[in-house]
Amino acid sequence: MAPVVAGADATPLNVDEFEAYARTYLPKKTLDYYVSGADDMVTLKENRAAFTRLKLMPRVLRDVRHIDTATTLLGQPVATPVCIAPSAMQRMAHPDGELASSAAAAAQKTCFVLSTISTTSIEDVAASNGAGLRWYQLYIFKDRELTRDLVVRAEKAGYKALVLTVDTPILGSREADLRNGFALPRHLTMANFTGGKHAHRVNEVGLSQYTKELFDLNITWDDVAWLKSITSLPIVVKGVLTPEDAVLACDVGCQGILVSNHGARQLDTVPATIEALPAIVQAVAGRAEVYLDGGVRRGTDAFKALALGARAVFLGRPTLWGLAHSGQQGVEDVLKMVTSELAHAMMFSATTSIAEIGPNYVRHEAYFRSPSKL
Ligand SMILES: Cc1cc2nc3c(=O)[nH]c(=O)nc-3n(C[C@H](O)[C@H](O)[C@H](O)COP(=O)(O)O)c2cc1C
Ligand SMILES: CCCCC(=O)C(=O)O
Repeated sequence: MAPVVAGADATPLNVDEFEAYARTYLPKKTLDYYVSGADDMVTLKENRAAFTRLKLMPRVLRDVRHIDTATTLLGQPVATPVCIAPSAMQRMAHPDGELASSAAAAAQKTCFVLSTISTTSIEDVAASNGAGLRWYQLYIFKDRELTRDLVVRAEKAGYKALVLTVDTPILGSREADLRNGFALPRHLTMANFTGGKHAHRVNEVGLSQYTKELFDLNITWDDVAWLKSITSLPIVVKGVLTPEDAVLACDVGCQGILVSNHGARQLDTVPATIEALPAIVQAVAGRAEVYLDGGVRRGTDAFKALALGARAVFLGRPTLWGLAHSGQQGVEDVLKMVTSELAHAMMFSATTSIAEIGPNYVRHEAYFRSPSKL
């Protein structure tokens, strides 16, 4: 039977249908920037394929009347472990941009991470996110005073953690963007830098050149220690893919590790995040919370990540698709869909709380080919 495919005007029933809508609706330059991975996009495919290679091992005949997706992130309660990853330039998807996605996160009682490269300011997002849980994603600039200023602003505006992205000394090579000469459209601004010496440069020179000019190639674990010395906020290090770096992050006092390959947009041919996760969870051994992003599109993906030790998952592109579709409502729908799919996976697996979802609930498909050897 042919698969059922929604028309452009049908209400999307899943994340892929939101993406299909965005693909017909967004201008080419914007769409290419959002969808692309680096180089040959090998890792982009892997982020999805690796989830498919994991099979669920549901238990049965337990009471599943009450399924609870609530958990905590660094001590703060959330109604769902399905959160919003930091993604840049959200007003290209919808005029309300980050205001809409942060309000959606608050309405769905989950965590919103604001990108440094946002088109809405730290303070305006705080106002729209209200009592919601918000974290601030930080890039360390060559200009450490500018960096310190961002940290102080995030603290003052009630962000509860700094998410330090460490996989971006330069921008990955996204070839469609190179071909399109992608830059932030002129009617939008880098909202955290207006009025200062960096205002508007990214509209002129594009993201890649901007990064080359302003980001520091000499960022080390000492800078994480420096960051710790200037803030009381917990630090989540984003972009770790090896157990070695996860241990160093714990040693320097990071409270969270976000296992991420930046949505496959930086170094191509790194492993899928779901495959990098187990060794990191093992190496961290409870010294920090471990999270995952990359390729999470269904509740079953979230379930697999939780089973392998992630405390929460973060959605990147899916919330951009929701935003493009219908602003805050679209982002809320995406969060609700993936959370409700997760709740279904929990019910089908007879796990009623997040804490119950452990490694016994997944097996790599290779097991079924030669169970005796694994
Ligand atoms: C359009 C776009 C912009 C992004 N901007 C940022 C950013 O500013 N800072 C950052 O740390 N990560 C950024 N990311 C990476 C995401 O935080 C996240 O790691 C990734 O999107 C997760 O993969 P997924 O898109 O498959 O869900 C961006 C990703 C996309 C797709
Ligand atoms: C300097 C990079 C900001 C945006 C980003 O992280 C991305 O496009 O993936």
